[in-house]
Amino acid sequence: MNAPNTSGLIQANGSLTEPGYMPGWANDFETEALPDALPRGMNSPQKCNYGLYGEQLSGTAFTANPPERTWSYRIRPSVKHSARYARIDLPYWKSAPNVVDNVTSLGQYRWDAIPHSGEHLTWLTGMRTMTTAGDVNIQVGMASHVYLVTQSMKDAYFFSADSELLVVPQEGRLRFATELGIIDVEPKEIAILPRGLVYRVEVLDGPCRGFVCENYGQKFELPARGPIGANCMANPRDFKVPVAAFEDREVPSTLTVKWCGQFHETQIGQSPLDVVAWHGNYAPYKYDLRTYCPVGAILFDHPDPSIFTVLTAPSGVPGTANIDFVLFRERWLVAENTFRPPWYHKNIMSELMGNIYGQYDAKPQGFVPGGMSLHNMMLPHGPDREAFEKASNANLGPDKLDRTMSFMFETRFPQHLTEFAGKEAPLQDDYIDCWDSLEKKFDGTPGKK
Ligand SMILES: O=C(O)Cc1cc(O)ccc1O
Ligand SMILES: [Fe+2]
Repeated sequence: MNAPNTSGLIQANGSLTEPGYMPGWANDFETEALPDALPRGMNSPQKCNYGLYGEQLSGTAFTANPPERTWSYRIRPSVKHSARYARIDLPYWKSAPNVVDNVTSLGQYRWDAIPHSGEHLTWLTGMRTMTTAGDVNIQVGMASHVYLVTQSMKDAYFFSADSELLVVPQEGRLRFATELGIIDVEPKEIAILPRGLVYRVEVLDGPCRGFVCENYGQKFELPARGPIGANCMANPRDFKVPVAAFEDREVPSTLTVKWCGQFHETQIGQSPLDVVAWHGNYAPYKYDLRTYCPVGAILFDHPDPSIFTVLTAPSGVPGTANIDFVLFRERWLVAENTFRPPWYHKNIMSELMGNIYGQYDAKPQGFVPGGMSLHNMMLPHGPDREAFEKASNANLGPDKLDRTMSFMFETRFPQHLTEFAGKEAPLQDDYIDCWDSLEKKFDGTPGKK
């Protein structure tokens, strides 16, 4: 669709054709797009090479342990913007708390994929908030969004001071041209954009649809593996951080900032993607979900879905996440004498799910690619009647759950529906009927029914 707008970018391995990446989780990286652009052995020399400005981006408190920060060496310091911030309205991008009077969040909800409207939409105008949880002002909780993007941002840039964004593409390909380098993503991959990082989003192949988890709290990290040990699940080497890339373009540009749930705009005279070199451990990254190695039951029973956690954002209470990002991907089912799909359950955590592609085992119909479901705090849910009957009567040989990928944003906080989710998005009014026909099998006599 729209031609990429990155032809002038110079990256560490030459001018941009394909983005370059460095592997590893939470490494202290260093990368330079021009030789000797990074100071050696220090951060703040009296004068930087090439006349660059040194600037630190702190993603944790200075005194956090471990601290996360990145030193960038840039053509102009970020503070060089030519106007004051002016408030703008992005009415579909909501932040917590956002409790809507005439929308009921208590319930089991499911939506079809939100269709593209034909309207030209960018990363900013195409963001549709579905749920919010917690409070953006105290850096607790999250929001879930669907993005519908058809148009590249042109001479327009964005950063969120409120949040880290976890992006889960479902359709189309996007490019995140960030201050620290370029990340391209497509379905079955994810991207994480840290709080405070400036970027523009380009459409490589559109229209694009996907899901976003906006994390107001502590950053996503790898879950503790416990007895699983050092391998499987998400392996550190499969995370990819971009190499430095910069452009030196002096054109009137707009920078939009999300700050305490509000959006503000300022004008700048240049592209802010002018970081020639950087080093540090606070950076955007991507991850290919196909490299996730699922671990599961190999004899009987169905474990809690926490075994499928890709990333977790801690809340401060050990073991109780602000957000868990959980992946239900292709895998073998081998458990003996077992009801293999998810069991019926109620959960103190609130479960928002999205389907990237294929069929989800607990809901063979209705939970469609691009669609979402919400099973809010303590509200019962589980397999629909078709899934229950099939799984209770199946011949239990090894069975491959094939061509399927769904995920869950699970948070300790209740999720509130936005007005858009309750009134405009394609809500399936009959969702709860999927459990209606579950009949009483109990007749007082022992034996399996
Ligand atoms: O509700 C769901 O479908 C998600 C889920 C999956 C699972 O395997 C166990 C518990 C759970 O909440
Ligand atoms: Fe569940």
